[in-house]
Formats: sequence, structure tokens, C-alpha cells
Amino acid sequence: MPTQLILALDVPSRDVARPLLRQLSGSLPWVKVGLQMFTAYGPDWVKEVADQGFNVFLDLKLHDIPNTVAKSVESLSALPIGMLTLHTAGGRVMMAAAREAQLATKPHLQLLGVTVLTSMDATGLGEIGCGEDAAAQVSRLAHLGSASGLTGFVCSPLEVGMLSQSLPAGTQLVTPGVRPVGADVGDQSRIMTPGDAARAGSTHIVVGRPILKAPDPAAAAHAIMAELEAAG
Ligand SMILES: O=C(O)c1cc(=O)[nH]c(=O)n1[C@@H]1O[C@H](COP(=O)(O)O)[C@@H](O)[C@H]1O
Repeated sequence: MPTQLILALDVPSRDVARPLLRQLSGSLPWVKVGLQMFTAYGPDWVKEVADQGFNVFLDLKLHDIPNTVAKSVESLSALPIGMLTLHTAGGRVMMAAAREAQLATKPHLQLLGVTVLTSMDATGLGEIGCGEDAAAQVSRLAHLGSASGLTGFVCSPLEVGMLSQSLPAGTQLVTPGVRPVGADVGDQSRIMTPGDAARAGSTHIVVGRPILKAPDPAAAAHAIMAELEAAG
């Protein structure tokens, strides 16, 4: 299947989001609801996005003790979501507890383990006490996640080639840190273009500001989907 686009709908209000969703309904497969909109509007917003026909990726990056994360997964399983993130840095027991809760409550929900944030570079990793370079740390966390039962990960497109060769076939590799040629990099560090991310093996790419800040966001989203199609 060609690499799918996930729009990171990081906007300040529903009034900003709704017209764009109307324009992209029927063509865009996935919408990511992240902390900005979920903290403002909660589950109602997730339901509204799903009601428009989009698959919803709920990106809350859960990171807590195993019991708290597992109970949160159980609560969130009631929502119409297809993907949900947790931090692999929470460790083996936490990931296994989350996976067990997900399988028991919502078997088709794709749990995604976030590895090393795409905003982090070697300096940032060193500052938090991680002496390894990003690729080595991503590999360590993704393999720990896989051994804990996870079947999907968030990483930068730079690490996708390495992971797709060493993780079980069918593992979902979702990559933010994607910038079309000429787009502002912003706070991202480890980046690739949509076409290169697709050719590297990303199953999904996550793009926010290059679409949201474009003069015509719907046209920008369509251009990225065309680039993915051409690469696939
Ligand atoms: O889990 C994520 O989606 C995520 C992980 C990561 O390592 N880096 C990352 O940028 N993201 C998210 O992906 C989106 C990227 O947005 P833009 O940088 O605006 O394209 C944001 O919503 C981030 O929260």
C-alpha cells in the first residue's frame, strides 16, 4: 500500500480546523488529534473528526507507570480511534501492560511506540544523559518495544530503513519530521521530504505546519499525497 498521509491538525480552535476538514473529507485518510486540540476539546473533538469520515490518530504520548498507562488505554479504547501513541521510554513493563489492555479492549487499535522525538539531535540526546546517537537509541527503543508486543513505532524517516530490515514484517513505521522541498524546518531536526520518506519505507508520514501554514492548506495536502503516490 502506498505511504499514507496523516495530517497533524495542530490548530488553536475548532473554527480553524473545521473548514479544512470539510475540504479534505474524502481524500485525506488520517487526521492526528494531538495535545493542543485534545486538551482544549477532549473526546468530543475526536468523535467529531471521526464523524467526518477520517481515521483518527490520537497522539497523547502516554508516559507513566504501567498501571496508569494501561488504565488510560482502557479508557481511550472507548473512542473512535485507529492509532494511539505511548513513549517507549516508559519501558518494557509499561509497554507490555499497555499492549495487554489494548488487546483486551480494542484489538484493532494500532498502538505506536514513540522512540526518539524527531526534534532531538545528538546534542539534545546528550543533555538528557543519552550518549548514543539518535539512530542507535531509536533502534534500542523500537526493539525493546517490539519485544514488549508493540507492532508500530514513531521515528524519523532517517531511521526507517534500518528498522524495516530488523523488525518483524508488517511493523508500522510512522514518521513525522517530514518537510517538502523548501518548507520551513521549524523545530524538527531529523527530516526528509515526503517522497524520500515513502521510498525509505514509512508506512505513514505525519505532516502539520507545512500544510497548515501553506497559503492553500488543502492544495498543500493534495500535493503531498501526489508526491507519496508517485513514490509508491
Ligand atoms: O508522535 C508524533 O506524532 C510526533 C513524534 C515525533 O517524534 N515528532 C513529531 O513531530 N511528532 C508530531 O508530529 C507533528 C509534526 O508536526 P509538524 O512539525 O508541524 O509537521 C506534531 O504534531 C508532533 O507532535
